[in-house]
Amino acid sequence: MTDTLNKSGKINRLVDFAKLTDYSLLDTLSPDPQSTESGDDYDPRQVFSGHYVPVKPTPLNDPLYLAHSKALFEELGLDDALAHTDEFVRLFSGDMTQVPEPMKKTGWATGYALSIYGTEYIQQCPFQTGNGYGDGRAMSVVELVANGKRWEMQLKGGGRTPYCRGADGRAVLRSSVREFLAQEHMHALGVSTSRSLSLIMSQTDTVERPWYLEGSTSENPEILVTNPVAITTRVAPSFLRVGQLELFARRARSHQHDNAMSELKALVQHVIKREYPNEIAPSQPFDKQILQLADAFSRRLTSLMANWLRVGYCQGNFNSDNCAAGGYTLDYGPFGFCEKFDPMFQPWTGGGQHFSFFNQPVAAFKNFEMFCRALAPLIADNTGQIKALETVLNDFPKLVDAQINAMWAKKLGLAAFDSDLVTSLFKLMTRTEVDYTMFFRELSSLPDSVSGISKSFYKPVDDSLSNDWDKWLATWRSQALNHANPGEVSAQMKRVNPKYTWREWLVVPAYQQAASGDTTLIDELQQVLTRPYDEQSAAIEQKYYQLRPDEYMRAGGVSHYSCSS
Ligand SMILES: Nc1ncnc2c1ncn2[C@@H]1O[C@H](COP(=O)(O)OP(=O)(O)OP(=O)(O)O)[C@@H](O)[C@H]1O
Ligand SMILES: [Mg+2]
Repeated sequence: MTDTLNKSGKINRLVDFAKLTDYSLLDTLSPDPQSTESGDDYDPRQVFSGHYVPVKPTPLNDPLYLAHSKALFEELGLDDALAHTDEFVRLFSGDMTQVPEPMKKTGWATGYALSIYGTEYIQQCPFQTGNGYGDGRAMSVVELVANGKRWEMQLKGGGRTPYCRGADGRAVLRSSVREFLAQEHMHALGVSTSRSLSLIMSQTDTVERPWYLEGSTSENPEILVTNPVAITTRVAPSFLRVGQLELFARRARSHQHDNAMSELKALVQHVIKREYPNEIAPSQPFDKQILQLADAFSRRLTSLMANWLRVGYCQGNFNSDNCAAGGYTLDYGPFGFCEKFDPMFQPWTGGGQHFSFFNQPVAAFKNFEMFCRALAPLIADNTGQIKALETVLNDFPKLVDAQINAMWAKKLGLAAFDSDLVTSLFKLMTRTEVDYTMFFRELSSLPDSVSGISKSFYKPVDDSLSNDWDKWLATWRSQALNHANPGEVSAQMKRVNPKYTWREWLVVPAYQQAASGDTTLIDELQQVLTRPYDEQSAAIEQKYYQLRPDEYMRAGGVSHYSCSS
């Protein structure tokens, strides 16, 4: 043990954290040739080429530490004490001026393209070219290797970049608390996701956002509310998005500049190294790697869809720029978790039904199609490979169905998927108005009559519905219990059906309380949501294992929101 580490062998000073940095993959990419070394690059402008723009974050004034993820710190070998040091708070509130060597003193933002449900858009770019769209307020600050794994760390709300489109580059406390808590909740649920490092707010900087009046049931916000700003730092193997590959492919397809094709190729090689190092060997012919990449991504994305449905997660705005090329969950802005079961659940009023809960696998297919379309220019001369890529694309719906069916079987403790049983269950769940999470958790105790699941019902059931449930339960039990003993079936079901889930109405008080620097509720939610399958205490059960109260059913900012930033 050296003097750089504390007794437990964990890193507790930023100067030692800095020694983990390893920019060897970032440095294989090319910066925007028009960028400045200082990274003072804050006005909207077109970025025509290069993979990233060096940009210095804009520090928060009077930063205040609110929270960090103990689980991620543990994985990275960081001591919890590090999160409370001035150096750590300074860096992760956006001040890179004093970072220790060999850390770079600027961060970087990337451009990306946007496709919505399989249609390419450039309208969201202020120049109407697509060259001004990308990380408008997200910027990465470090690439490092910890315990043998490579990670990138990215500030969200770190200030303006050339892609800010005239906006302020900030994220409000509300959305930062949500992203911070949700990422670690998803990880604990066993769903692939970007992770949370830290959450820091400004005690003085504020921005205005449209929001709802107290108690409002309006669809759209009625007032502008002044919010404290915050930065949550998220962590992932990379932040490469489908949209980013699309940007470079669009340029290559239309020969926008001489390096367009080679920049696309370098980016695809980069995706492989950052996200698929164990699946794809870079020594093979590149054409072959491309097919392996499509295949590996389709496996990850289809598995992700099954997991989103399993835990009741709805992304809300599953555009290609919110679809990570590593197949994990990204951008916790317009998201929500389904409470009262509704296959069309969509908390984000701007999102439309195509991004609703049960339609997400179709939206994923559209994103996968854009991904394949972005790879195609690199193998355009090889008809055989193009055909093979089409096959991978065409197989996606079958693959996603298989993953989802296997997921339902597990959720129900069955040896194999039974379409009739599941379809009749959805009908009953809809007729009854059940709480999605509580229903499956109650079912995991293998009830033989409706009284064993009625805790999850939002309204009383009449005799006829009650009989239908009893019949369904009898059929289901005979199937579930014919392949294993009850104890095993119940235990297996409890491993995939969480007890605790994200309930927005229980998160609202936490971000409201945090505005005055009080993190009691954030700490409590962190505890509850990072052990979602555990029984936890009676007091926690009473508070968090609950149906959504009627007063929040149509509440603006709780049951739905139009602004997520
Ligand atoms: N306040 C802001 N200032 C500058 N750019 C913004 C701001 N809010 C959103 N953007 C940009 O608008 C685009 C669409 O926003 P969206 O809500 O999908 O992303 P986001 O929540 O900022 O971030 P991410 O996808 O990185 O998690 C993104 O490119 C984002 O960077
Ligand atoms: Mg986004």
